[in-house]
Amino acid sequence: MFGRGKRGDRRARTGPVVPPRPDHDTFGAPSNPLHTPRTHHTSAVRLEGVAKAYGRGAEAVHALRGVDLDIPRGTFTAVMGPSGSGKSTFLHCAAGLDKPDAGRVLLGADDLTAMNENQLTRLRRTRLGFVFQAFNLLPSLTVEKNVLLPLRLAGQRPERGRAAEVLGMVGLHEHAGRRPAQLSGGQQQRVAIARALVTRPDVLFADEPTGALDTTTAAEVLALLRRAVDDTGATVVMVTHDPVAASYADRVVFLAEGNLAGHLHAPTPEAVAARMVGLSQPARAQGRAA
Ligand SMILES: Nc1ncnc2c1ncn2[C@@H]1O[C@H](COP(=O)(O)OP(=O)(O)OP(=O)(O)O)[C@@H](O)[C@H]1O
Repeated sequence: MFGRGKRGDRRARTGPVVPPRPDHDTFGAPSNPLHTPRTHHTSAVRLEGVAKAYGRGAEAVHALRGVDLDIPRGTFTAVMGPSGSGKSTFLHCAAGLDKPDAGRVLLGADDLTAMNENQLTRLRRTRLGFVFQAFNLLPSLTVEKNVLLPLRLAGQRPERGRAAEVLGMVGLHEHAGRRPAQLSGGQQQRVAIARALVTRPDVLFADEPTGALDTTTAAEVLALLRRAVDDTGATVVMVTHDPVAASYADRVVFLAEGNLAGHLHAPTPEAVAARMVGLSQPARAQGRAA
């Protein structure tokens, strides 16, 4: 199994290749002028002016109001914000599950917003991984078959060796022949992570992956996501309400009322919680406090 531990472990390790930490102080702007400016090729995902509204006219809800964000490869990004701030809409647009009304979403060099539904379906199956709060495993299939499903759907050979490899990563190799109902919630979510990693996706999107788990189990799942980034160079983008969960990320980006409202590198739970309190204040109250 991947070892436990958070971001700090990476500094102590001497072994495998360690992906670079993000080095941006502001969205898209390198903090160190000596660094080569990032291009689209080093971005896993890039959002340019992404806007999305539900409904029309006076009734329209502006869920995203022109979001620009660069997510470098091999990094772990958490997305936070008050309820209704646009987190799910952000995730759906970034993952090609929903079309923005304006702007572009680039996966590497490929523009998702220019693709048709068939192209997007294929891209999601081959280049993206998904982990949801509800696990979404197929109850009639064994753990191994659940893990291999994305390869089948992508038309690739479902190699048992690969299933063993990713199940080994999440510490569940010996449970390959079980059905999901024979596993705990935390184990089921670890299977879901193995399934999301089996295609070696460009990006793994996680939507409240620990929302249904107790604190200890949640920590195991978060440590797995962290290690997927540190040990295999995966790129993880996770929506969460939980400051502790967000603290496993390299960077937290905050949304408020459909806009980016700042970000935090090397986040601690306390710093994330403090930022969230600020975002949750109604604008009038913030104005009075200032
Ligand atoms: N299908 C929809 N039709 C109409 N309005 C929608 C739809 N989906 C989302 N919205 C609205 O868009 C805004 C952003 O919603 P979104 O679900 O992206 O926020 P969120 O930050 O994920 O919220 P939560 O934390 O409560 O899940 C909200 O005002 C929401 O009510």
